Amino acid sequence: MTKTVFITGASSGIGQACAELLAKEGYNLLLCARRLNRLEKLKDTLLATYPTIQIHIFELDVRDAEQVANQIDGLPPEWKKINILINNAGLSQGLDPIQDGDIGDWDRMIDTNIKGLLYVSKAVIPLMDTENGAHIVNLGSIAGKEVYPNGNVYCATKHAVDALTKAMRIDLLTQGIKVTSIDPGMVETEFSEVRFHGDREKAKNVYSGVQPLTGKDVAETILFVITRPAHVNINDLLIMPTAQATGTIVNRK
Ligand SMILES: NC(=O)C1=CN([C@@H]2O[C@H](COP(=O)(O)OP(=O)(O)OC[C@H]3O[C@@H](n4cnc5c(N)ncnc54)[C@H](OP(=O)(O)O)[C@@H]3O)[C@@H](O)[C@H]2O)C=CC1
Ligand SMILES: CC(=O)[C@H](N)C(=O)O
Repeated sequence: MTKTVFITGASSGIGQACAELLAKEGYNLLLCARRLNRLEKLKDTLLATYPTIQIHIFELDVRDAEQVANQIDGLPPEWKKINILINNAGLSQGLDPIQDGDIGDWDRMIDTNIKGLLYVSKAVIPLMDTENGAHIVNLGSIAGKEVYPNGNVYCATKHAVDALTKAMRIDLLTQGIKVTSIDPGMVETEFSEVRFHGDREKAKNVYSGVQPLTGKDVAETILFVITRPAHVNINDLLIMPTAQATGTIVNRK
């Protein structure tokens, strides 16, 4: 049976890398993000390479509770059986001491990383194919395990994801839905560009002198997690570049 994976935030970085790898592995893909043009290109490229899989894309802002409920409720019937949900959409905005933080940045992080994950999960859980294997993978972070200077609100949102992952595992236990948290350290994606509001130079500096993880490294880890036998669940997996010891201690050459 071909399994269906729903990936939020598939237009870039880790989400896009998951779509690319899981397409190669023969999964059917349900992909969403705000930038539909990017998803259209991704869909065309993947179908040209893997013509036997099915891909359905749609525009979604996970912060909008009504839109999330309507879009997922309105999915074509053949897309209403989901095996794997990858709650990946997320962002960091700003890197300032809390007393200098921007309220708009705080709202965007809390609304996307916590509330968005909740809205999507609530809409998707009733559609999960518990008879053939159902699994929720939440993108946490090293920032959900420790707090680093100026990381304040981003770290708080990822600590919340950590708590929600544990809570989901308890609440969904009797339905047999696996729940996993993937917690990466430094991954070179558009993450830092978004954090620094489009300042590419500043974003590039985050990775100077170090070999960060790639989206593909994280996608391969997710593939490992979702292909364990039915009786095995990886609860929590922290993945860092070899050159990174903690959120901020990095061996730069
Ligand atoms: N890169 C890193 O170092 C780390 C990243 N993470 C986490 O991994 C996840 C993916 O980030 P990463 O790939 O690095 O970053 P990117 O910025 O490259 O990708 C983020 C994705 O999230 C989507 N997204 C953001 N806001 C929304 C929204 N409101 N509604 C729908 N989709 C949204 C974006 O799509 P669009 O803009 O088109 O909507 C994009 O596809 C995040 O949860 C992040 O916190 C965790 C640890 C480390
Ligand atoms: C510290 C990290 O590795 C992570 N990318 C983050 O910025 O939180």
